[in-house]
Amino acid sequence: MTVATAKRAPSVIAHLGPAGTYSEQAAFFYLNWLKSNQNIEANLSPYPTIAKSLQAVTTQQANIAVIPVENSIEGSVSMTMDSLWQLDTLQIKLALVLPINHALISCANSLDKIETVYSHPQALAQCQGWLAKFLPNANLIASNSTTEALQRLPGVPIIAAISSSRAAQLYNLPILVSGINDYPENCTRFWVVDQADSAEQSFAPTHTSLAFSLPANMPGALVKALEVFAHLGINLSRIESRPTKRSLGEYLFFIDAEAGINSPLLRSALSELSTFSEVLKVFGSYNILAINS
Ligand SMILES: O=C(O)C(=O)C[C@]1(C(=O)O)C=C[C@@H](O)C=C1
Repeated sequence: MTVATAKRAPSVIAHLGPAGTYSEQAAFFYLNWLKSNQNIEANLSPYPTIAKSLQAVTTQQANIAVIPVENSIEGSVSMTMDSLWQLDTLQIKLALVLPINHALISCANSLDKIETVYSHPQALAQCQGWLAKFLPNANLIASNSTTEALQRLPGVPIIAAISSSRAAQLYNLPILVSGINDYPENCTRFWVVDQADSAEQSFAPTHTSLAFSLPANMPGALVKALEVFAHLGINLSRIESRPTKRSLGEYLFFIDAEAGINSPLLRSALSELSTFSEVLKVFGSYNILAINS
């Protein structure tokens, strides 16, 4: 007797598109990692914004999203922080760190012909020193991703875009200058997120990300919340504030703690923190993988 086993449908991984973005690169790394570590097949699915790639998971169009969180030069990606706080049902399952090397892509044959430069605001900010020095008069125009404006370049030698050399190759476009980020050790951290009810958890997570609001805007309120971690000897690798959007001067605090959710110390920290916070959200507990590109 043969027993038919149902073949699992490939997982869908949402990421910021169109093709060639750094997010796609990180998502592609994760696709290969899933195949070789868990024998899971997956397909990539591009979305026009980071928020839409997260929504694709909450509406079950995708199983997973790979989203940028923090850059070593420019800091947090605020759209990611805000979306995670608003979309309650997501959890972080892994972090990926990708080296970022920007190139100026253009059909112009010299810098002095360029009038306009397009890119994602994070990429424009990561190259602001270079742009101020070599293209001080250019209009800088923000786009939804580093690759969104690439299809405008052919035949228009007065515009340029900041993107990766991988994207230049993909769109068959010339690189005018490479390595234009202001700091050579530029890298971006991405989170792999899925639905909080998925059974899969990291085996021995090393980091936990959370955010909280405070019950009152008064002296010592934040210190009390942070002291919980200090007293239990838990190191924090990031603390970031974002406006609550309720009133000016009121903040949410985003924290990455260097401890997994399995750790009894972290569990005590979370239960104590809940007494000092108004709303406390734990986004997930995970490991960090470095991508060598
Ligand atoms: O536009 C892209 O290519 C992205 O994947 C987005 C993004 C970001 O939001 O930080 C990712 C990595 C780089 O830091 C620049 C841009």
